[in-house]
Amino acid sequence: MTKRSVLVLGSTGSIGVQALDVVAANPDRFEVVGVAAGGGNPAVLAEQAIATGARAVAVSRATAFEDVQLALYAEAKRRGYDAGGFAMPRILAGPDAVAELIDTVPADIVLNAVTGSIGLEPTLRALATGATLALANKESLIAGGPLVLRAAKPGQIVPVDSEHSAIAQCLRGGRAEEVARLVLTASGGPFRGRRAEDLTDVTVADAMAHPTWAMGPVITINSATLVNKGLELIEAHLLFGVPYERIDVVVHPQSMIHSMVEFADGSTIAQASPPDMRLPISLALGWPDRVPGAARPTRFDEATAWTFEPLDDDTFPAVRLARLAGEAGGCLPAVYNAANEEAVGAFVGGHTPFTAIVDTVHRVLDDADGWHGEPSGVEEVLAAEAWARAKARERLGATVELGVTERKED
Ligand SMILES: NC(=O)C1=CN([C@@H]2O[C@H](COP(=O)(O)OP(=O)(O)OC[C@H]3O[C@@H](n4cnc5c(N)ncnc54)[C@H](OP(=O)(O)O)[C@@H]3O)[C@@H](O)[C@H]2O)C=CC1
Ligand SMILES: CC(=O)[C@@H](O)[C@H](O)COP(=O)(O)O
Ligand SMILES: [Mn+2]
Repeated sequence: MTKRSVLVLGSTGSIGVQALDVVAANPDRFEVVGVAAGGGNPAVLAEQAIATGARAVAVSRATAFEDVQLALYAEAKRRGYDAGGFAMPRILAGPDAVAELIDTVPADIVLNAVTGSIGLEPTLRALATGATLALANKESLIAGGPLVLRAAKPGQIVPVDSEHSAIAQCLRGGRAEEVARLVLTASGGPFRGRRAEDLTDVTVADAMAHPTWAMGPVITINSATLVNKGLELIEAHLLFGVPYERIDVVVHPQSMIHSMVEFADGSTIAQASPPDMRLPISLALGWPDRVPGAARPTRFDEATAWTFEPLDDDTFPAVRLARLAGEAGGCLPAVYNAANEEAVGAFVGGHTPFTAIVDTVHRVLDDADGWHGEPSGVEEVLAAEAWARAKARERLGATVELGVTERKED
């Protein structure tokens, strides 16, 4: 078995940490050659770099260079390494550091587990090197859309997202013309069963209480609004080339079935496993091979029930909006995502109510007539995003003021 070298982008996050666990548990299969993060946690990043033997470490925050350097020395000292017998990893810092890491440290696989559409450039850089792109950062695919697809060779992108990993598994050995529908499962989030009017006062802590998955903050809030499922609808269309009218979403609160494919003869194949991202991460790194023991299997010796229910589209319109944005194409998926990123930031910062998140996405999309055309290049995607973020901030400002006025009247 040849060992695969891996660059882990977003190594300090939820997916990044689990990916490093998978690599550490399988030293005969994988080795980490570089790690990258934003710079928010230099001590963790330094510990990861030294523990994995990474050749280089990248941080996007330019001022983090010294923090990472000090943390690397402290970690080496803590381990009792002396300067003579130990090669300190190279440090790259600044807005271009992740791109430089990808360009200068060759790897078989680039795992993009950065959060947000800031991951677009790393996605395109990784594809340009010819490495396999293990894609957790769905936002880069949604924002870049056709640009990312054009940059990728067939099979070069392997999904990490649990639903898309499930679909990829269900499609193995099948033929495209036999596929009738894709069915994405959604947990329904922490507010499943509530009505829209019950959501006005929910707190960040309420929205962070995901029923089945422990994940980073942005995707957790996106699960609560169902924007995550909206993004995943667009992701499924782009990855598997199935038209939107043949992709459904069903609520499955137990998160045991990660998605399904219905075939032309009426057969449905579903992929099931307890919710644990180490399974799709290991499969993406090992693709097409499975990594034995990657995660706990499903148990059928205990009484259990797996249930399915339709999505309440009135309370959670995010999937319907994503469908409209995806069908319209052009830069609208980028607009959908960028407006959401701004609104989530405002909600987490305590500046706007939960219900303003999807409302803002809706209103920004309503004004986005100018962004229907196919982007000619990355600059146009970035321009669409900048427009959407500014528009969202304008709208969110109005929401905050309205909230204050309403409270005064109470
Ligand atoms: N968590 C999960 O189970 C799943 C996640 N995903 C997707 O995977 C991606 C990562 O999610 P998750 O791990 O939960 O997120 P986290 O918030 O836990 O981690 C994000 C990581 O990205 C890094 N980062 C942030 N900004 C930058 C930047 N500008 N340059 C380089 N690195 C940066 C962070 O570094 P720092 O610590 O320094 O800020 C951190 O390492 C998202 O796209 C998400 O949608 C998909 C399916 C499941
Ligand atoms: C683990 C994973 O892939 C997440 O995207 C997860 O699916 C979120 O759960 P929701 O179904 O609540 O969005
Ligand atoms: Mn998912």
